[in-house]
Amino acid sequence: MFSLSRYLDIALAVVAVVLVKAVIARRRQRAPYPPGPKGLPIIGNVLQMPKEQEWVTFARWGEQYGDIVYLELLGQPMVILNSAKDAVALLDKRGTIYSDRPVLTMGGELVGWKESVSLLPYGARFREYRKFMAKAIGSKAQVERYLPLVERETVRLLQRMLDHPKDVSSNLRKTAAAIILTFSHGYRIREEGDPLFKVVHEAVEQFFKAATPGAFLVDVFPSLRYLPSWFPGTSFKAKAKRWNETLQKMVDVPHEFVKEQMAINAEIPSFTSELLKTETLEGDKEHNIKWAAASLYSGGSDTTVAAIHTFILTMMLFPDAQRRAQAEIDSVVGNERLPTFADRSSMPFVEAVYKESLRWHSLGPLGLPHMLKEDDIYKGYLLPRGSIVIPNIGKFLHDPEMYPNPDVFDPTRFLEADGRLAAHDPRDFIFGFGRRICPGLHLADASVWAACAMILAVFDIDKPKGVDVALTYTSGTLSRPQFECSIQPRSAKARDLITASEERA
Ligand code: HEM
Repeated sequence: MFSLSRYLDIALAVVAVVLVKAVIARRRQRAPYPPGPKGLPIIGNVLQMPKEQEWVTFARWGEQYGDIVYLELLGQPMVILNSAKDAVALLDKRGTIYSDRPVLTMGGELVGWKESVSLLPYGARFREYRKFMAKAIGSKAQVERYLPLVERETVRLLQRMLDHPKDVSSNLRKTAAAIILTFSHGYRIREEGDPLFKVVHEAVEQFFKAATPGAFLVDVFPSLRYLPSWFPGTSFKAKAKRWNETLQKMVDVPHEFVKEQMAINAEIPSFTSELLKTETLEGDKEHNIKWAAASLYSGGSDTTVAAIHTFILTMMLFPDAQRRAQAEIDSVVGNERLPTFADRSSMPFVEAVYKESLRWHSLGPLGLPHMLKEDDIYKGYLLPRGSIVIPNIGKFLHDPEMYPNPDVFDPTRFLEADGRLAAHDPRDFIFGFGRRICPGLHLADASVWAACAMILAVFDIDKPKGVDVALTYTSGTLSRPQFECSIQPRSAKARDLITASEERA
């Protein structure tokens, strides 16, 4: 039998719970949403959403309404963070509740990318993928193992640029694929007609198409997915099926390749082979290894390409910076060999040019969206559970308080001079935040820096003669520059150096 005091304890506990709930509910009622542009009933801000250069409109709203902007799209709350401090305070410091991802019906659910780390909900499987990645490339020290691979493949890039100077994107894509697939699966791509390269490239292109905001109505009205395939307007279902087949190949083919190579002891050590050897393959383990490895290519290929391409663009547009960086390379490295990672710390201007090109044009201006798992109160505002939270990285990189004259390409802002501190490192922003921060950031940093330094050492990048430069950027998650340029070896000696280095590599 319960004693009276036991009943009292229970009653008190119930009262306490009710009171706490009431306080939370009252706080919730009292706290307003952050300000933002006024929307229409039901559809909210849908009609005000920009179609391109979204970050610029979001930054303008930030000036109008305050750094934290609240929007609603057909009832879906969205919070834009226009200040890096708020992004750190929420996405980094309150990472336990800010690390989910929104559901993408077309790309994630129907095509199947929801198994890749970028779209995986925050939970046990996600943590396992990230643990695998952290073990392999989670720190600068771990990535040191892969620096010889990066150097060798970057030398091959120079040879490709020499042989096919007009195919800039294709040259860069092959290089990114060669680095990532060797690291992830010990797979060496063939220079021409590599079947796996074709599949992984196709799958990633299809992902970008599937994930383009507004491209598929089923992302706005998810229940459309349940309509039968013969129903008018459901051609997205057949497309999703085709794209799913490419994705499955992208995930399965390289994984099976590693297993076949391991069976005959012929594998090149890789992310996948190491995990297959060291993990106990129970439950979902092998599935998780396979998808974590595939996520590396999809996360790392086009981003690295866009970063190096943007660098080439800035060198074409700002020849003075190009010449000064080349002069620094010549003075440190000479012209008998190519720069290596060992030279990195001796070339502060090259480092500054590299950072300024990452800052000047933001290749992922809105990062990837985070999703808030619980109601949160911040700076007196209610950020409701289920909000899509977007760090406006493009704005952070053009914040005049951190980067005076932000539209000017000025590498010297990253040099310390006369007691002036160097500007904030853009790498603290471009790789995202919190528990979702880019797991490949150290490998990306090495790959992009090596390309910048080696390209400058042997090539001159100029505007094409007699052609007006037409510069456009792709819109969507990745802002890739599209332009023509002239890439020529700096001298006959530079040409010989490329060929001799390629033969050694
Ligand atoms: C310059 C090159 C790169 C840039 C600018 C970049 C940037 C980013 C950003 C902004 C995110 C989202 C972070 C967030 O949600 O807050 C991300 C995620 C990711 N990146 Fe990178 N990245 C680059 C290269 C790479 C490389 C080389 C790899 C792999 C080798 C990689 C793998 C990934 C993966 C797997 C994710 C998803 C992480 C998750 O959702 O938890 N990235 N990256």
